[in-house]
Amino acid sequence: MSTTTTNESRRKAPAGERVADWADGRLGIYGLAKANMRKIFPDHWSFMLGEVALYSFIIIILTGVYLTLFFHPSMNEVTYHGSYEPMQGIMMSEAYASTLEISFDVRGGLLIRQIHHWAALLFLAGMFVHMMRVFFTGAFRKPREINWLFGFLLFVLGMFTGFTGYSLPDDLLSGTGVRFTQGAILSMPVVGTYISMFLFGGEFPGTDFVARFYSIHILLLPGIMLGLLVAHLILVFFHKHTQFAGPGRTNKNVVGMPLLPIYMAKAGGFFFLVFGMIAAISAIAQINPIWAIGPYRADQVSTGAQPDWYMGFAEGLIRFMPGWEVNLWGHTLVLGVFIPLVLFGLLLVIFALYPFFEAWLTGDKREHHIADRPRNAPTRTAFGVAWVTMYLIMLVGGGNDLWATHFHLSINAITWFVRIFFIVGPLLAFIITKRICMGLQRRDRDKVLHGRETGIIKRLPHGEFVEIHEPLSQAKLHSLTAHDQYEPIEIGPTVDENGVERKIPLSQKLRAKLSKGYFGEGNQIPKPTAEEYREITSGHGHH
Ligand code: HEM
Ligand code: HEM
Repeated sequence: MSTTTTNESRRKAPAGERVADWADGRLGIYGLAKANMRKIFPDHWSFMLGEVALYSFIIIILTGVYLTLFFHPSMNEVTYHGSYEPMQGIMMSEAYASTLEISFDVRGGLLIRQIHHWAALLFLAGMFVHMMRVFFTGAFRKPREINWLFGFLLFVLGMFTGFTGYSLPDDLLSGTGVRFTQGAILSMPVVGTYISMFLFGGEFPGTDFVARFYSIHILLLPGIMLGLLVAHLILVFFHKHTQFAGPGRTNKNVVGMPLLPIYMAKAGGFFFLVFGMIAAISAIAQINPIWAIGPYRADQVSTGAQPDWYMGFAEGLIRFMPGWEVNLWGHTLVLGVFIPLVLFGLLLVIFALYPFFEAWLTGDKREHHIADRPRNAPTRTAFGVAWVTMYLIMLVGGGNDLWATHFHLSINAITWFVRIFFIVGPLLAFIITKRICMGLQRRDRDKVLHGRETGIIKRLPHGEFVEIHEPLSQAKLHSLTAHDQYEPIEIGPTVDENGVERKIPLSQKLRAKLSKGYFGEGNQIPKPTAEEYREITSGHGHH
């Protein structure tokens, strides 16, 4: 009897529900969907930057698959007989010839190649800006440190995926880039020659590297990245997204809109916007015209050789370094290349480990789900701007020849500029940023205590002119004062109660010093207290 009822009710259910029931019986999707589909996400324009990275990555994969259908990852020598006339009869690798074919003979090939390349540039730019957003808002603090590291790995892997990708066509520009990388590998003491021989299957360039870079480019690195990305997004879900301070927003809730339907609709639209933008740029702006550069030959170098932007800072490190070499026990150590190689790693590692440094410095074990305004963490913000400045100066160094030819400057002058500003630039950026942040903090304090300047000037009966200040709303007051301010760490007396000298570890002394630099007097403006506010607004201080 009961079976009949169930059958009847099943027959009545709409088709969609029956399909969903069927799937739920096998995958348990109801529970999963119920828990996540109405998940609330906070809104802010800067939370869109991770999405830009996500959508450009999807576009890269889609276009990359199309390219694999026509690209031949082989260094076999062939004679060109395709439709690009100026190259007729020229010897080249199959990789180069097939990229020419994609560009001139495959339907839509050139557009897809250009979309793949432009999307790669945007992907790394999106990641970079997203990373800086996370940094400046302190969204890397507990519990998001691991997700910061996942993200950072994505950034580094993205750089190398891009590098292996633009090396595939085996043109003179990319070949020069591969030669540059081989030089950097060779500069490593002891292991350099072995790694180079292993990577290239013998002497450079050999006949293997395109095929090897190909598996690395289309399988190994994107595979790892896809895994990391899924983990990254699961963690964003799991931790919940950070939100900026505001009324009703606490460290324990999220105020925003549900994933379905609001964010799904937004995300869908935004995906097509990103795709449309990249497609439009790719249809208009030429990128990597390998036919104008020619096939790679180990005895030639193209002029104006530039890597893609995300590799430019590594190039800059090499270009501004003096060509130092030392001879040790009959072995040449090429410091002019080895030091930049170490700096390249160091520059990245310092930034990747910053969240752990800050956690050690503050000793703060609490979870942080309210994003900082950059001004409220002046030393962190200044450090971030200094890091970006160093990165940008390296980029200038990486394009020293282009700066010289485009602006009629001496290449030596640019090299010296880069050498000096590699140190001075970040220092200046640090000082200036910190001052700006403190200035903005002062302004916030002023606004809270004295209200917003309205620009309306009033003349008092005795002739004095005053500007009318308008009190802030309670919501604004809350947003401007919700942030925590740390106290600098004290190491306490250096002698104990018996007058015996206390042994204070060097790391503690350093921590106290750094803590003063971060949170001590003159390094942050004390936010107004409720008493100060009450005292001023209750009478006299209020204009
Ligand atoms: C393939 C590259 C990446 C993709 C597709 C990606 C995607 C996303 C998305 C969609 C979000 C949520 C929205 C947002 O806050 O923008 C997010 C959050 C986050 N991402 Fe990424 N990301 C990538 C790389 C990175 C990098 C390079 C870092 C840092 C080094 C990073 C660190 C974080 C952190 C810490 C969050 C949580 C932020 C918060 O809750 O405020 N991500 N990511
Ligand atoms: C983060 C991921 C990726 C990045 C940053 C990236 C970047 C690049 C770049 C810059 C090029 C040079 C394009 C040119 O010729 O101007 C390239 C080539 C290529 N990529 Fe990718 N790519 C990625 C993932 C993939 C994936 C997943 C596939 C395949 C499934 C793929 C397949 C190819 C192929 C076949 C080429 C050679 C054809 C050509 O140069 O036009 N890529 N890639």
